[in-house]
Amino acid sequence: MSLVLADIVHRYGRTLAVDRVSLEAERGEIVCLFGPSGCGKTTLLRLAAGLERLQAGRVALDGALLAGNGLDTPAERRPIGFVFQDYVLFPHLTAIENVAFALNVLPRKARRARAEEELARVGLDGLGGRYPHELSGGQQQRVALARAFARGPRAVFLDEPFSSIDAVLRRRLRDEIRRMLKERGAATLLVTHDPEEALALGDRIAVMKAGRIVEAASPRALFEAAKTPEGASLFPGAQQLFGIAAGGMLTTPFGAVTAPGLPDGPALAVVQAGGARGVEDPAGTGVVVDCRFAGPDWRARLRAVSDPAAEIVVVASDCAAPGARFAVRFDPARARIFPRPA
Ligand SMILES: Nc1ncnc2c1ncn2[C@@H]1O[C@H](COP(=O)(O)OP(=O)(O)OP(=O)(O)O)[C@@H](O)[C@H]1O
Repeated sequence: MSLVLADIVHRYGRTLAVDRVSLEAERGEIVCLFGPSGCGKTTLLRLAAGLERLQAGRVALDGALLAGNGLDTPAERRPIGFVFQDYVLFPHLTAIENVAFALNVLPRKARRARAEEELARVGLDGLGGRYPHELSGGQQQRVALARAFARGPRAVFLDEPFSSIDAVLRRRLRDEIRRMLKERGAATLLVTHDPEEALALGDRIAVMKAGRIVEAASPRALFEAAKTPEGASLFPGAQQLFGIAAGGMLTTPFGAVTAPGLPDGPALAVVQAGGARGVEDPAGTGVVVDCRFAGPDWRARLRAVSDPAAEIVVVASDCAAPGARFAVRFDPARARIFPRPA
């Protein structure tokens, strides 16, 4: 393994921000750290980069220890490139000067040529003389990437690299950045709280919750066999439904789903997109609240007759008026069911 984070624990005073995390990334692999705000993603990345002092655990790259066992290599001496929210471009330096800044190990003349080369590689040739405020958000982000790549790092860390960029440009940049990262072949850790971004960029996704990695797997493996509700809920259109399991069947307010082997008791179903269909039925379990066309079929939002707090969106072949009753059929192949901790 190229990048190894092992048994990392970090506290800020009494707050346990990172709780026994181990994670590895291979050369050329993009691992997305995904999780809600405050779950410890940024702290983990800062520890790995050397921007925060390691309290417990180990960080190693290509077999060499960077931190742990009393060693703590300073950030600037780690062969790591990073783009952090609080390490933005220097406003008083031009794009090329910003990139050259990362190359202070080279003689002055060589720095400029190398910085120009890096800017060209991220598609910014000719714009090196501009100051950050003369560049668009996407261009500024590419300068930051060029700076991160400048020293030929063996690992690259990106913390919410698209947070200040509008949605349309963000999608385009995502594909570009994935291509650039793959071209460089470094082990990459990318922090995001956006599931769509994690799925679009990650070869693997490490799902974090309250300081821990609850599972790490490829998007496909998560779709087919997530071990946690958080992992299963990453996918567009996934919905969570609570119910009670008994005899290998989960009963929800909208009907039952088969769940072989599930222990009896409270449980949670994560229904993937298209996993629940609705048909009009005067004795149905749901009442239509709203219906929208979502080509080629419709999406009807239902409220449960038995529990007005429970809602679900189902696929329907026709539009139905609010107030109509729907019966719901679940596709067991598109439902992952998890026992709910008491
Ligand atoms: N410098 C700090 N001092 C004290 N507590 C901190 C500090 N930095 C982070 N924390 C706390 O540590 C926990 C993890 O924070 P962290 O920033 O790593 O989470 P995150 O998952 O990156 O969140 P976000 O997505 O909002 O950036 C949170 O409870 C946070 O309040």
